[in-house]
Amino acid sequence: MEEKNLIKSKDKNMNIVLIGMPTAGKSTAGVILAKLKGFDFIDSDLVIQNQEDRLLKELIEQEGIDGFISIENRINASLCVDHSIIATGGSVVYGAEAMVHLKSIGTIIYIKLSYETIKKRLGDAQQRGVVLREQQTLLELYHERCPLYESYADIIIDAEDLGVEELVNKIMEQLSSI
Ligand SMILES: Nc1ncnc2c1ncn2[C@@H]1O[C@H](COP(=O)(O)OP(=O)(O)OP(=O)(O)O)[C@@H](O)[C@H]1O
Ligand SMILES: O=C(O)C1=C[C@@H](O)[C@@H](O)[C@H](O)C1
Ligand SMILES: [Mg+2]
Repeated sequence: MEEKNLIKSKDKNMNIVLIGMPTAGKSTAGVILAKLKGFDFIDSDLVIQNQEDRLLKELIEQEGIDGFISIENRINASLCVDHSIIATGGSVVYGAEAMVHLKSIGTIIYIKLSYETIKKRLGDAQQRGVVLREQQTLLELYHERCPLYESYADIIIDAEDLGVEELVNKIMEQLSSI
């Protein structure tokens, strides 16, 4: 799979923003990265739950997909943090304001996995609260999102066949080269 590292300066390095499909490992790897770098760890999903005082699943059920995306966009667009690893939710890339903001406060790393691996890890997407429209298949969702993740990424990490520690090491390697 293609990898990319387009960062030209270290100026944006005050936060690291992890994006990618649900189950890509953003939260799992993010917390380990935070320990290794001495950064704070922020999980956007938990910030959303906290600010809205509802579970993600309830938010999606009650507000609908567009309502959830709009809440997710607003909350991510107002994140005010420094020296943090930010694990985003998989649907964050539908929020243009959120992505412009996250890009302005950090280096965006896309954790890329094949459709097959995501499908295997995910199990029942609906049950996990994935933003999947009626009649839309997981494969369609994957193809809809991949170009968005790629377009916002400063660094793309091919995470196929990597365990969590290997993924974290690969991210650390890429970060040390920018
Ligand atoms: N490198 C990996 N190898 C195998 N399993 C993994 C790996 N990374 C994460 N997992 C498993 O995949 C599941 C989802 O991981 P995680 O919650 O970190 O994903 P996420 O990217 O944060 O997803 P979401 O967008 O839903 O928040 C967990 O059960 C985790 O143990
Ligand atoms: O990828 C998705 O559609 C989602 C992933 C989760 O992290 C949550 O942000 C929410 O459940 C939607
Ligand atoms: Mg997560």
